[in-house]
Amino acid sequence: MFPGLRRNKKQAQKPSPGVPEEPQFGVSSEGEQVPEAASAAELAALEQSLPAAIDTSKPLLTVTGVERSFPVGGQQLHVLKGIDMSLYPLQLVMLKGRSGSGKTTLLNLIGGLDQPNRGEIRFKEHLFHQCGDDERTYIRRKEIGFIFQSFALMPLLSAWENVELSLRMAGVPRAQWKPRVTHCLELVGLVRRMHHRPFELSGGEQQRVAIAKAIAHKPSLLLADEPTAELDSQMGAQVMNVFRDIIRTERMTICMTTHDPTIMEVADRVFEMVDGKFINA
Ligand SMILES: Nc1ncnc2c1ncn2[C@@H]1O[C@H](COP(=O)(O)OP(=O)(O)OP(=O)(O)O)[C@@H](O)[C@H]1O
Repeated sequence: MFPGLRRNKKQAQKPSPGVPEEPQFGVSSEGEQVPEAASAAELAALEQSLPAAIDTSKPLLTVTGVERSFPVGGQQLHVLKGIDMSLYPLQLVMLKGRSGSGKTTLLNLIGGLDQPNRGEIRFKEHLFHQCGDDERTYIRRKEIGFIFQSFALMPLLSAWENVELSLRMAGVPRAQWKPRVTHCLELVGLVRRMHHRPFELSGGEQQRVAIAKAIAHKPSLLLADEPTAELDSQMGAQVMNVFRDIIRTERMTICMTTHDPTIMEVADRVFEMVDGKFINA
């Protein structure tokens, strides 16, 4: 459905340690590309390279009875009116809904950027609704990645430096920066643009740098607010391909908002929000 991202030569020859390789493709008698069967040794190596097994039956994040209102003009504006949802490991989850329905407000709560007036948000063993600002900031830096519609890159830094910055912010030891930045830029297909600054990149390339930056510190949850809204359909499709690769190789859960029905086709789960409530939860 979506055009595949072309992997560059370096990626094809040198998979990064700990990351399973893409399947190799051969040609069938009908001329179609088909995966070649992996040898027993390759399968064993692949198994060894996979991160520790993740229990996909246990939610990564649980939202229970969450309400959020804001004081506006002396009155309370009730934006979220009782949200229940669970995000499971390795899922691609999408939030859809009309403008103003409350999607970004919910994403901010899930990401620990804001707190609910009522209800509970449990992320792994952390109770976000009870944590103070400092604790939530610490958890965010270690465990959560954010991608915004407007890319949010540092304009004077190169692609490489932008990705490196997030490792520095997360307190990752300096010795790990080079291999991790290289790996993340390879994953989004941008190694050859590593020295470019944001204004020297296309919109789709900037968004892919933003993705590399958001996943560099290996979060278990990646949140994206309309990550394809500024992109044409082909670039949007590339971003979704990258998201699928990230879930498979980096073992993350992705939760994103979108208005685009084509994009929603690749979701594992779609929650539809109407006026601060889910109608299909
Ligand atoms: N800090 C705030 N103070 C007051 N009102 C707010 C605040 N944050 C959000 N709102 C209001 O909450 C409602 C929902 O906003 P939100 O940004 O969550 O919607 P959305 O579904 O993400 O919309 P869009 O698709 O346009 O981004 C809006 O009416 C908005 O004005």
